[in-house]
Amino acid sequence: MNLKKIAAERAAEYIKDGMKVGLGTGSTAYFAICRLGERVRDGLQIQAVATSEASDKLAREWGIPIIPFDQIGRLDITIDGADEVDPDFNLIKGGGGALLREKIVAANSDKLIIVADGSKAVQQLGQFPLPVEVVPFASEWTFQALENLGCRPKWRMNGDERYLTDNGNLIADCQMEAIENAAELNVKLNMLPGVVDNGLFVDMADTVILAKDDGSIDERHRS
Ligand SMILES: O=C[C@H](O)[C@H](O)[C@H](O)COP(=O)(O)O
Repeated sequence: MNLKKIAAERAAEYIKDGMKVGLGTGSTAYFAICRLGERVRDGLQIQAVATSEASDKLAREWGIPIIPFDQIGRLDITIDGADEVDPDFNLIKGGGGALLREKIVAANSDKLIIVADGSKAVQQLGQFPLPVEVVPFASEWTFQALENLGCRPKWRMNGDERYLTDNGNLIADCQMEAIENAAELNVKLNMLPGVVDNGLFVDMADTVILAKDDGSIDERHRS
């Protein structure tokens, strides 16, 4: 039983003819894109933007019409994965390095649907290292500023090289352990010069679809 596929395919049912759709990134969003691709082959009419080069490529392979972000206008729904989801619908995202485009696309969407297997549900965010996207200029200075904030950063690596995002930036993964106040930390991090954005998504998710171990779906809507 593939729990990611179950959650992602449930979310794909929300997409209707004529909608403008944001396509997330990662191993769960992958299944949503494939399901939408099947439906496009069966005649579903949508326009989409992707949150990463990988999702852009996958969507194009399925024949999903991809429109440049600055031309598509407001999106109806974005379907994306998450690394952690708390009971207040706050998220950690960016395990796949796509957090910046994901946050921009989510901010431009009427509805953000998060899909995941049940293991992503946590009582408190922070066990998963929080990704922070950092510009290469003065990166050691920014790294030090993250250390001074108590974030315990570690550069993400790609073999011997530092990992680079689709935007040409670095990722510092911050081992926070327990994030007491996600809203406050989100602002503090984004106020540091050199930080482009971070993987905390606060008050952004509208619906969370979790597939549980027995294959049943736990679907929650933020009021
Ligand atoms: O940068 C990647 C994204 O935020 C992903 O949506 C997130 O890491 C979850 O990925 P997955 O569905 O592969 O666990």
